[in-house]
Amino acid sequence: MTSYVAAIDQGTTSTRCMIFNHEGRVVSVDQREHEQIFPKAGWVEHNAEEIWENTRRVAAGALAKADLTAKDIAAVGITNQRETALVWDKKTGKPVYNAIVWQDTRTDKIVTELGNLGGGQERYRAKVGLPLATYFSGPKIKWILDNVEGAREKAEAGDLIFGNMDTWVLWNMTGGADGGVHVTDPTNASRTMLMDLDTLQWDAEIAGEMGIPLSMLPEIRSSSEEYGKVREKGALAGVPIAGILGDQQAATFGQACLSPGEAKNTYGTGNFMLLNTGTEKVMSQNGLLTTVCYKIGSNDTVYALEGSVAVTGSLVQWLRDNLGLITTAAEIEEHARSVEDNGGAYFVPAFSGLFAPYWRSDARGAIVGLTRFVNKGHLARAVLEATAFQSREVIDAMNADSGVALTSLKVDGGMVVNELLMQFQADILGVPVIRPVVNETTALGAAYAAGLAVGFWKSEDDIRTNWAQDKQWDPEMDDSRREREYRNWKKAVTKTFDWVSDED
Ligand SMILES: Nc1ncnc2c1ncn2[C@@H]1O[C@H](COP(=O)(O)OP(=O)(O)O)[C@@H](O)[C@H]1O
Ligand SMILES: O=P(O)(O)OC[C@H](O)CO
Repeated sequence: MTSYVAAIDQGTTSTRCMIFNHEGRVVSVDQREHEQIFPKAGWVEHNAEEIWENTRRVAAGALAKADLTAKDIAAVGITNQRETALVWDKKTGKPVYNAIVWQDTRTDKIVTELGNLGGGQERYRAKVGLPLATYFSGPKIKWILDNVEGAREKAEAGDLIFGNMDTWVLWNMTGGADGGVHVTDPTNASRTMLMDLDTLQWDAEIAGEMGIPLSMLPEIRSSSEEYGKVREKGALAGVPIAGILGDQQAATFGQACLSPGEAKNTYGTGNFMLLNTGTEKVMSQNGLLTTVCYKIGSNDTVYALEGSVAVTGSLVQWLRDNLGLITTAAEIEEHARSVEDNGGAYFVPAFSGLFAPYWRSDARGAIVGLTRFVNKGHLARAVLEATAFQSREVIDAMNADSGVALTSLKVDGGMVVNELLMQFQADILGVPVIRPVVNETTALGAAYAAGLAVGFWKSEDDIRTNWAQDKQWDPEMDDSRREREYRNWKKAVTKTFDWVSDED
């Protein structure tokens, strides 16, 4: 009897395997962190072989913890940190370079040069829904081909292939150099800058401008269908791999945001708010991205507007790892509670420039409003408030683009255990914030995509039925304070602009 569905969640900081039952509740989880490699200022890399090893271990670990075998699992879904780009040799399975992570800014020059061909930052937006920015995969692939010795020749000879982490994990799980399937889904492909949002096919013209051979790119299939079976050696041997969703789209699916106008905000390494816009592709005028939300089998493509914020939870990690001001992420709440407010301090974490709604790669982080009054507690608050202010900016942009005024916000991700942050978020938005019972919505969304493909769940109604609320925070702040705080934040943001110039 196959009573469960598994999901591999290959995230920015860790890889997890989670097993879910038919009610969408977590039965088992195993997780391993991987190294964050920072070779230079602004560069962020992952060792893809370490990630593949962790994937194997967590798949075996999650089964063992629940005392299950592959025979108990109906299907497996894959979800992943998006944009992170890897190029590997399809004969040996060896990456030619570390994976270049979505936060990495080394492609700054490439991006400027492409914009100079005409149209600037907006050059490709009409086709791909994205501004030209270091965030996306295409320029990262170009950097690898331009900078790794011999890579371009090998790529042109058809020996090298590209994938985001979904494709890398899928290719290896289905046999690697020995018959691995080279496939991705439209949610991941829509983050490369190389996929046409209407046709869901690679765009030869853009790939040509970036010097990327089309033969390197994976086949784009739907987000929910069987791509292949797990190789014989795997802990999940023989189980169909039947769902792929980029992690933020997976969280949207797992949060049951299945109708136009429904949105969720995920608080992880960064923050990502997605608004389901149905089969309509809304082109942003306010610094948001247009992206594929999901495509279930042969159903119509569902699109989303997305507000991506690069640094939120990773600012808490920075406080812990780089400054040693806290020893665990959870400790930040204690410090923040030791004071009544931020003491006038605002922390704008523009570590990777600023993403939505600004898209300023020339920005760098700043703490402003400092006086001798400010102590550790105020800084802890400023760190948490930065997450909430950045989310408010994204929601304002969404309202302006879509005309949808949210009446509440569904939240999930590692930071939503922080009650002070959730209350402040409700305060600064002026609408209730709602956390579901299953906070692991990313893995759950991928499990749903896989389970729907094999008939484990019958329809999207099962997803709606399984969703349940855990806790709600209602706004308590008065309007004048809310708007004063937000004005101060906006002013603080302007202090980070124009920091990096071409000469740097
Ligand atoms: N109690 C907490 N308060 C604030 N931030 C937290 C807390 N616990 C975890 N975090 C932050 O949440 C992030 C991890 O969330 P997660 O959703 O697992 O991330 P990802 O999927 O991006 O790897 C980390 O950046 C961490 O700093
Ligand atoms: O791994 P996460 O949860 O930080 O998500 C990363 C995003 O997919 C980047 O776009």
